[in-house]
Amino acid sequence: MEKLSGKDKELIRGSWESLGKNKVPHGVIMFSRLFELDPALLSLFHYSPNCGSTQDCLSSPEFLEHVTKVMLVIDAAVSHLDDLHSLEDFLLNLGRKHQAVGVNTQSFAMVGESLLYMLQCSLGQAYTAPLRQAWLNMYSIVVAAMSRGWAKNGEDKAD
Ligand code: HEM
Repeated sequence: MEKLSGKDKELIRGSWESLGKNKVPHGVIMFSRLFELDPALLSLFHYSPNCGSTQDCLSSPEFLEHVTKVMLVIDAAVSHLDDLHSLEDFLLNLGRKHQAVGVNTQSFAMVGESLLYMLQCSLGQAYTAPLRQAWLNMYSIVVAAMSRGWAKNGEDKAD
């Protein structure tokens, strides 16, 4: 597992301090962006036929629950910046679960883009190139572990 620089950690912690206190609204900005980039992802949530528009979906309790889960994973990563490897088993398993529900690994990258979009909207002037890169570095570590679990699940099924 890759490591983050001291500067990366400082930038991530500093910016998450306020965002992390308001996870759900920030998560909703992220997922609104994600479904704008790839509306087909909406159908992977088995509860999506129950809602009319994307915005209706995003305000439904089931979606808000997933948004909350995603934000808690990000929160866990920010809390473990010094030992991200301790999340390895959890992230492998999470990747496996997403393989099972039909999410592909390219979509994880799209969540990353949406995360950066949310940071840009929320942080304004504080969204600098080094901060963007720091978040990208952390998110890439998380996604790399999820993708390993995703691939492992695919292999197990092919056996
Ligand atoms: C690429 C877009 C994604 C889609 C379409 C997606 C879809 C899903 C679906 C359908 C489930 C199962 C139903 C549910 O719990 O709502 C799920 C569970 C979950 N997702 Fe995602 N997901 C995505 C990305 C992510 C990312 C990037 C994270 C974290 C960084 C994440 C974290 C979780 C967690 C923690 C669960 C619960 C797993 C469990 O039951 O133990 N998801 N996701």
